[in-house]
Amino acid sequence: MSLISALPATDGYRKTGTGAWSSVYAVSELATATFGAVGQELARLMTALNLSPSAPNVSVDHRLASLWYQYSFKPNGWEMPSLWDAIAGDYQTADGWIRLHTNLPRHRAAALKVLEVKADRDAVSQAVRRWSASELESAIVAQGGVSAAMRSRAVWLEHPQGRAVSRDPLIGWHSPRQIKLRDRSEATAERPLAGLRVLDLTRVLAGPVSTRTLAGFGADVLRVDPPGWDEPGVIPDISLGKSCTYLDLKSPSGLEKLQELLSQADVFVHGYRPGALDALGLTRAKRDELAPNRVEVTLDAYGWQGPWAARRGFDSLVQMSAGIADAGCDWANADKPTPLPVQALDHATGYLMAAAVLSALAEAASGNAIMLGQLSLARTAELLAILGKSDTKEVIAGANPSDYSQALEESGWGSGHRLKPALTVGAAKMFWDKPAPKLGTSAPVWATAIT
Ligand SMILES: CC(C)(COP(=O)(O)OP(=O)(O)OC[C@H]1O[C@@H](n2cnc3c(N)ncnc32)[C@H](O)[C@@H]1OP(=O)(O)O)[C@@H](O)C(=O)NCCC(=O)NCCSC(=O)C(=O)O
Repeated sequence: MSLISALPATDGYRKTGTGAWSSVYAVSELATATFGAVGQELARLMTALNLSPSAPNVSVDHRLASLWYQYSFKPNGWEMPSLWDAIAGDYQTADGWIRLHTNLPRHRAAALKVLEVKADRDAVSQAVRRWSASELESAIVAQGGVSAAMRSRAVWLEHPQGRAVSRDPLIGWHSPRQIKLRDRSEATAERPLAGLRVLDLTRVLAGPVSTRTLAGFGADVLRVDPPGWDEPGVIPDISLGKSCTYLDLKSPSGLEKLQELLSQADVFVHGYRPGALDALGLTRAKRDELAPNRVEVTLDAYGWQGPWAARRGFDSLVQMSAGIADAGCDWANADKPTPLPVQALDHATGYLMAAAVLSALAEAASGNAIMLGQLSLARTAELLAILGKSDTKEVIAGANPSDYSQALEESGWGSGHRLKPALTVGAAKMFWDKPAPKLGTSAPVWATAIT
């Protein structure tokens, strides 16, 4: 027994369903393997907690796992808001391509300030052509924005950050310590994570996928965002099963409330860049003092060592940096960056984070020491780059009506249908006790009683 460090062997779980996303890389294989990792670690936890008389069987539906890497929610007669703002996207520079990520107002302002133009796509396009890709990337990042030049795999593997990422483990574990898990009388073979309090300080897709997964097996997930924060293009998809609250961590009362919630949490998952939590007063020492028995797993964009370790980033940018969009371009014989058909780095990192949480819980339940877990989108890209593709000819192009549950889910935006679950672990099926709410709609309290 030890903490998870790699994808599970394919004979460790049963696979049903067929097909694959059409892609230069093994996206569907990654989807199934990361669901398998969650299943394997949940099975270990259930065994360690004596929730199951024998080791539970893990079953992954390969088609549904692939589809969960896209959108899981189909609105019923209304449109999901766009994920992207009007100027986000790929632009040609004087010497190549760059992607601007401008969904957050301060990131958009940083890019426009450097380019000295208004938020108009044509004006941005003309201005970008006057720059070299790497100089513009550096200038936008220096301004507090986010962007990524398109690099080939060969260039990335020789880049100082590419080299640093290749030295990171897939899941970095550090700072061993012994913890005592809180008894959860609510936990059963059907709902093994019932009563587990998960404090979620993650945003957009990767981290939120991990906590959605834990909620799918009964965990009480409380997500905390800065007041007014919104991500309308993804929230209906990933707030499923969670409570979502706003807390201003720069105010004394907000920070105090967060500290109280942390002291009551069993699991802390966050997606703040290295140093960002410390700047808010939540240093490691403080977290250890408040919640010595917590499991903690975190992600960043570009890895945990190297010159870009603290760089802001998103899946689509890491795909540009790490050579994925360039490899896709060659593979598709295209004349522009060709990303993966889904945001696979986000989703894979999210499921691996959930597996890491479960792994630490299983170790602790067996009386073993645990560690803090660190993952990154860039390291997940390296995992994808070496994963073998199956030779299936059956292309998954998107979800069919039969891939969705019949039941209507009343999300905070309107009703819709959710994809059928892709993972079963013994008697535990993935389902969510609550529909997807809007951000900031709950009080900053746990749904489970504090005794
Ligand atoms: C997600 C981010 C790009 C968001 O970028 P930023 O908003 O610019 O991040 P910062 O952490 O610097 O936060 C900006 C400021 O908000 C402050 N801040 C943050 N949270 C709070 C709360 N709750 N209350 C008050 N203030 C807050 C923080 O201290 C900073 O203050 P000042 O310092 O005073 O300004 C980054 O956090 C990041 O790279 N995270 C790691 C990777 C990641 O999770 N990526 C998204 C998932 S990937 C994905 O889903 C995708 O590809 O899409």
